[in-house]
Amino acid sequence: MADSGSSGEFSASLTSSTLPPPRTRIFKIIVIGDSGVGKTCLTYRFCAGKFPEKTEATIGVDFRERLVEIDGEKIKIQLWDTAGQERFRKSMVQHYYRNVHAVVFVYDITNAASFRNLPAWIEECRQHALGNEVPRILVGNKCDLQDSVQVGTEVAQQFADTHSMPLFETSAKNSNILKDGSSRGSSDHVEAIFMTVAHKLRSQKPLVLSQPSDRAGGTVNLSSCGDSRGEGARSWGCSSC
Ligand SMILES: Nc1nc2c(ncn2[C@@H]2O[C@H](COP(=O)(O)OP(=O)(O)OP(=O)(O)O)[C@@H](O)[C@H]2O)c(=O)[nH]1
Repeated sequence: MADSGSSGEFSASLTSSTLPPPRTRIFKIIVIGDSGVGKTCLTYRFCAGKFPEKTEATIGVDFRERLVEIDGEKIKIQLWDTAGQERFRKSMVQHYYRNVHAVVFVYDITNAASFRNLPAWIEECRQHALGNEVPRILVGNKCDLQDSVQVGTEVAQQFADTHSMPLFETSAKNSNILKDGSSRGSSDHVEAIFMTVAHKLRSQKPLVLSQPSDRAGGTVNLSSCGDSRGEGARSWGCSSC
């Protein structure tokens, strides 16, 4: 672009055509838990908007992405659907944990063992140096199977409180069903869960804007309080509220 010598014209053309398009931020969220708890179904539900007709055990890791807009900012939510089976994890495990922004622990409310194994998943995170600053949430999946519940809300909530995580109970299959088995209109609970994580990350990680060289580089927090926590999620404070 030619500089006409007039600062007014210069800044006008900067804003209209020469500024690079705003970068899309990517939030990497890993989803972990025992095999069969529904990690693939939950991530597919959020990214493709439906329950998959058929799933197979994940080998290594699958990525699913979805572009969302929060308060006018486009954000790419990248979900890493990790294998629950030990034999399919080994070679990949150290890659999952690089540059992770948030962790979603999943258990199956109809499978007590998947709940009992949560400490092992938390320990794996610790061993891979995931600090407390990385937001975590706990998701009890398969709430549509109310006749087969093995993990009650109370015990799950106690666990979540002990580990300072919000708890969400949901169903990837029928995502309008909430933890009490009720249905709330057309709201999609799985959607709300991942969007809550994205809001949380966005409020934690201010958008860094590049500044003209005559001004000190700065950090501009464009976030507003978008903490739309779901039922039972009470472990996250919102610093901007
Ligand atoms: N009823 C019901 N079934 C579900 C739900 N979510 C998953 N499933 C079923 O549970 C089984 C396992 O689901 P996956 O999503 O493949 O489980 P995963 O945790 O990804 O398993 P790995 O890839 O082995 O780690 C499949 O048969 C799904 O159809 C749910 O919310 N309700």
